[in-house]
Amino acid sequence: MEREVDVVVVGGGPVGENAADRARAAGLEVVLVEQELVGGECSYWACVPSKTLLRSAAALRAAQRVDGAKQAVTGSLDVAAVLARRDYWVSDWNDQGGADWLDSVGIGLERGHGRLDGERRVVVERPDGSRLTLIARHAVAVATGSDPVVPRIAGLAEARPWTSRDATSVKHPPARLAIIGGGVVAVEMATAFAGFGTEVTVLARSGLLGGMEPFAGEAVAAGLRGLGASMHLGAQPAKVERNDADEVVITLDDGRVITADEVLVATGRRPRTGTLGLETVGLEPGDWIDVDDTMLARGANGNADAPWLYAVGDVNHRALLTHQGKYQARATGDLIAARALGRPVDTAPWGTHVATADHSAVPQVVFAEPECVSVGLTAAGAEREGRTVRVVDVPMQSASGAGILADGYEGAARLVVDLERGTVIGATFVGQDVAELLQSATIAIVGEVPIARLWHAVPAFPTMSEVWLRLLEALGRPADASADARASESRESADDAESAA
Ligand SMILES: Cc1cc2nc3c(=O)[nH]c(=O)nc-3n(C[C@H](O)[C@H](O)[C@H](O)COP(=O)(O)OP(=O)(O)OC[C@H]3O[C@@H](n4cnc5c(N)ncnc54)[C@H](O)[C@@H]3O)c2cc1C
Ligand SMILES: NC(=O)c1ccc[n+]([C@@H]2O[C@H](COP(=O)([O-])OP(=O)(O)OC[C@H]3O[C@@H](n4cnc5c(N)ncnc54)[C@H](O)[C@@H]3O)[C@@H](O)[C@H]2O)c1
Repeated sequence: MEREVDVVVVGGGPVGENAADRARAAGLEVVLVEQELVGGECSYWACVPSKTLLRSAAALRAAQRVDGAKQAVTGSLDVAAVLARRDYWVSDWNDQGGADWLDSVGIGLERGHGRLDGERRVVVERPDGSRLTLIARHAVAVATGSDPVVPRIAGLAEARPWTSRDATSVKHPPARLAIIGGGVVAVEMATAFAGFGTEVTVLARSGLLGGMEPFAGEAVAAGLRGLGASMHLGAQPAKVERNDADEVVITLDDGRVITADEVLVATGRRPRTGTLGLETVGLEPGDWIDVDDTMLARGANGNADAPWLYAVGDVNHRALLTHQGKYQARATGDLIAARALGRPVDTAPWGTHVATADHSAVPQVVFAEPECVSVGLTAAGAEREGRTVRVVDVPMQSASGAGILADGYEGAARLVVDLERGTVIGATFVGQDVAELLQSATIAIVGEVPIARLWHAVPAFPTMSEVWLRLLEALGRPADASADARASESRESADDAESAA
């Protein structure tokens, strides 16, 4: 059977849903193909369940840090209630709500595995074994996400390791959990399971949270130790086996042996493109899909003549985060519609139809103990790019709001400032409840707000946002703000002249 539609979206995670929504909102006929649950990894096995598993213990710890409130905390975490709250947030792994939403906005849903079959063609293998070929008049957007990587460690695959899906959908937290990896999944799941009372052992081959400022990983290592977790940094598993007692026995390359009930592998992701038919459009199956700033797949047959194949979200490997993928999807969905309807297309940097922020302002919140948030460049990243920067650090507790939030508050804040442009290009905050500080830093970076002007963005007393004031004080106020503003204006005209040329 064949059916012609305007746009086909393959993959109904948060990113595919957003791409479909924008194209549909412009009036195009859109069909979305989904092989599992509408809402994707994020809604059922990643962001949503992991954050609900973390929240209750974080709230408990927060109450225990405030004199007067801590006296009221007389019990311990109700793990069964935490799991029930997680089940509510993942709708018991039922996607009827997602399917109903698609229906309500007029997006067609085809359940089944989607596979490219040449230019503008997608074959859907339905659960009942039948096949449907969708022919896209205007575009195909691939949003198939990513799968966990299981590294080649002797015996690991046979030891029935957990991936993030097993951890986030856990029904009975094990007594002992070993975690291989030191990235975001590792530290968040270590925090969650330590909160449940599980004996957690983290096996990281280097420090934690490698992509962030070093003090973030150091604070999390200390925080996890404080929750009772054993931290083995610089550890490399050489061999894993599941013994007759159903225990997992991990031998490290230095001979140490760790025994646990389960082992979670949290060592990164690979693209979900192995069976996507990429070979039929001139691309390599199993690879990430390389895209330009409009998410147009580079090298796909026909794309250079008449753009038709786009890849959004995890599958393009630009930023493996839901919010950033959705940002790409909004730009791409709008672009597909603009091209289809003959409307103006705006692909200049920071234009409507590009995801420029992917290069310079990707915000991330790590919901560990303590929370770590960052956006833009780290000090080391700025150095690698050859930028002339000044790095300023202050303790989070230098803002009165932090001390009022929690007794004995400890945390750290860093700004990376580009001295040539006079703007913030990187920010990191570490400490309890810093997540909501992040958007202020993202706006400062994306808006390229001059430091002299930031002095006029007055944080309210006594909030944690006053850490911005402490950071500016540490940086020093530009002596002549109007000269600074004039410099910024002349820089902008130079930039304008450059882009016009
Ligand atoms: C444990 C964990 C926690 C995370 N927490 C956060 C967080 O707090 N914040 C954050 O921003 N990010 C978080 N992430 C990352 C986030 O989950 C991903 O960036 C996000 O899910 C990517 O969305 P996506 O739509 O690109 O892919 P996915 O969510 O993976 O969705 C892809 C969809 O495509 C479908 N699909 C795949 N292939 C086909 C095919 N051939 N045919 C039909 N359908 C197909 C899949 O079934 C799936 O539904 C987390 C990740 C993990 C593993
Ligand atoms: N709160 C959030 O925003 C959030 C939460 C979870 C996941 N995510 C996203 O999901 C993605 C996947 O997370 P992740 O933690 O799996 O990946 P990651 O890339 O963050 O970390 C992978 C870790 O595994 C280690 N590793 C890799 N190969 C290894 C090997 N062979 N042996 C031992 N260690 C090895 C790395 O050194 C690193 O510490 C990330 O890109 C992240 O952005 C985001």
